[in-house]
Amino acid sequence: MNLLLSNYSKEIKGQIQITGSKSESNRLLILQAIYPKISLQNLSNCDDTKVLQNSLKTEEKVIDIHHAGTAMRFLTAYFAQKENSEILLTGSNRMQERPIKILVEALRALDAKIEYEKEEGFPPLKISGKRIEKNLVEIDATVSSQYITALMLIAPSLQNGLTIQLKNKPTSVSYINMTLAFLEKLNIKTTFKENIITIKPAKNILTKIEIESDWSSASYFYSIVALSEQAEITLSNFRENSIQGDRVVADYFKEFGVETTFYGNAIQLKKNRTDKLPKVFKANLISSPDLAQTIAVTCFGLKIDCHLEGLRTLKIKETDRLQALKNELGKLGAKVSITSESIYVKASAEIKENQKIKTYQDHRMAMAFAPLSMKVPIEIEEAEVVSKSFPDFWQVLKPLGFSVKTTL
Ligand SMILES: O=C(O)C1=C[C@@H](OP(=O)(O)O)[C@@H](O)[C@H](O)C1
Ligand SMILES: C=C(OP(=O)(O)O)C(=O)O
Repeated sequence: MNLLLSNYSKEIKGQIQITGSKSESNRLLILQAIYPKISLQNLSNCDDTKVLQNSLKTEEKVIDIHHAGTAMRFLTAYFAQKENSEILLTGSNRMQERPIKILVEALRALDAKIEYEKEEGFPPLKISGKRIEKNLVEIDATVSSQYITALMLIAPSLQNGLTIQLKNKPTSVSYINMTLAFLEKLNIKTTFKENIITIKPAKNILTKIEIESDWSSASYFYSIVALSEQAEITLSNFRENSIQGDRVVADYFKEFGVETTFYGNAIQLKKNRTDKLPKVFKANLISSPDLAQTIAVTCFGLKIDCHLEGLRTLKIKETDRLQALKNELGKLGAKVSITSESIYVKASAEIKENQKIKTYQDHRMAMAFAPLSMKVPIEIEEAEVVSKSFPDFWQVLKPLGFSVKTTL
């Protein structure tokens, strides 16, 4: 399905309910599988959460988690410690190109039994669950924080808890902190000091948790407000003291004239037209990589030079996101240069109209480019990809004045 988008509204107003955070939901589903007395509210309705939920319930021996990185990584650790389980964990073609060796090696060092079904270092994995008694592991922290979260989520269920020694400076550390925050909420004793995480064993956890809505999804509405003449959008179920690292979007977008007001359990985003836009925007997104596409595209739409660093994980996500940004912003007339961990988008005077934006099976490519249709009509290819994290995305754009037409 391709969608042709445009929005000529002078003023954008609306109230939107974004589904629960995918990262929070997927952590809590694993913890709930271990501690069934945990009850959850505002679980995400996205594909990545549904696939994880079904995988935890199924009796099937082959589990296909499609494109869901968190499900792949978290379930690898979960099934490795689940005694007597024998499963083959697989995913989409892209998932079979996303590395998992670092996590498999760490679990093997704890005596887990995991074999590669096809290529060494990549899914699918044959996992034979067994009781894990060792309680000390070392892991390279530079490639994906999801490997570390996977170990942290099973740690309290291990007989002796777990000490995780992180090698090198961790990437996406805000996601490690999110996992720690949940363990602490469940009264599990943890510490995280000088690259060493310790987690004590725990039993009988009974708690009700309300999942906050998804800040990465909220970022697309920040972009809409930033690119508008005038806008006021309310998003419900967000907290000022969020445990999601992408909450930092509120700080970044201040520079683009977007004011955030927290009240009750909602946020209001408002365009502040008196703010002067910067000529250049620079940020290191090592702790919030999922904001890279939103920010790069917003800067392009606002004609601001954009220099983003700390992005070395982007090439192993749903697609090589740096290359995808270069290709698609290039079509719109941008001059873009990339390295293995950064992107530079030069401000350009014009945005080319009616370009077809490829999405490369990456939900964030579709959602990040959509707000640009407030400047020029654009077409988003394979727009259904948004269901990975935000199935209602196209629906909620309509009341904000977007024309969303199927072309294919
Ligand atoms: O733990 C999580 O929920 C996530 C961690 C991040 O991945 P990396 O740690 O691989 O950067 C992020 O990009 C992903 O969307 C979700
Ligand atoms: C990278 C992402 O997801 P995952 O790694 O869980 O597939 C994402 O949602 O941007």
